[in-house]
Amino acid sequence: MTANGGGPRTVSTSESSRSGSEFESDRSVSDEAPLGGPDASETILESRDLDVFYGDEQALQSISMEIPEQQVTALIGPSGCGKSTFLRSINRMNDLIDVARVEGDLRFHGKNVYDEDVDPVALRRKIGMVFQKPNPFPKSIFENVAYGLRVQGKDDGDVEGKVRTALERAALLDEVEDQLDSSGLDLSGGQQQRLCIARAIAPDPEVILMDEPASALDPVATSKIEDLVEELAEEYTVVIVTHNMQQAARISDKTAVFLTGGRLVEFDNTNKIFENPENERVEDYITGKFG
Ligand SMILES: Nc1ncnc2c1ncn2[C@@H]1O[C@H](COP(=O)(O)OP(=O)(O)OP(=O)(O)O)[C@@H](O)[C@H]1O
Repeated sequence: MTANGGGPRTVSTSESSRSGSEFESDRSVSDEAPLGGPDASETILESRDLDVFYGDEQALQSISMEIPEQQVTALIGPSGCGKSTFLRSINRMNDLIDVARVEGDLRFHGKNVYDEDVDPVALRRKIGMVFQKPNPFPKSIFENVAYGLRVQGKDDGDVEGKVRTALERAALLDEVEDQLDSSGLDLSGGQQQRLCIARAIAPDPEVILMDEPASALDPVATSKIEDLVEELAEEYTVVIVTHNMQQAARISDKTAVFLTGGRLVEFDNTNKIFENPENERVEDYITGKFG
């Protein structure tokens, strides 16, 4: 974890120092402060009164939180409490689910990503995603990563250099340097997941969303992914869903606890959540009284 102090409830009025370009806009501050908020870091993502529905079922209820840039934010909570739904709402992956409906704001660099003028494809260029099960394409290792560039229109110039850089950042280059033309499907599960991470970071996003990226992996591969996540946060903002509380405690700077009913119950520095949570139900969850 990186060292970041500061209180749990703050309202940011400052803009992010990073580009944001087409996503930047004026920021308005509502009366009710969101949970979390920046301390040493600036806010890069902010949800305000975010509700998500699947048909008539409400999966998230009025989620307000601020996610700091270049840190690891973990989303934890029991099954079905809406962690993946929240993650997918950040880069509009819920758009792909017919019955899903989103109300409220989800701001990236202060701009609501649900505004009509936001192109979801451009958004996903800035906010990449890695899924639970490694899902490399049936292509070579090189092509798997180059695909990430091509699909994002970033295959101009030095594709080979960009592929190698992405593989290096994903801590995979050393292991595959001599077999870039071999199929990505021939790699181990852990290597496949790092290949997917390389594919996600090749177009140079600002945020990487990870939905239980290590849950299908053995302990050694999991440990490599955890080390990698911490390294990635030196350059990117990472938001990670995990069922594994020890993992959240090990690798995240901030932890958001969602509980049944799709509510965000507590969001604070990870040390605080695990050592001295404010909410009794969070304490019960952390100590394993319910799962
Ligand atoms: N595509 C979908 N269509 C309809 N309902 C859905 C869909 N995806 C999720 N839900 C419902 O939304 C609620 C939240 O689900 P979500 O997957 O976000 O929770 P989660 O906390 O990530 O769960 P888990 O830890 O089991 O992955 C659940 O009641 C789930 O059944």
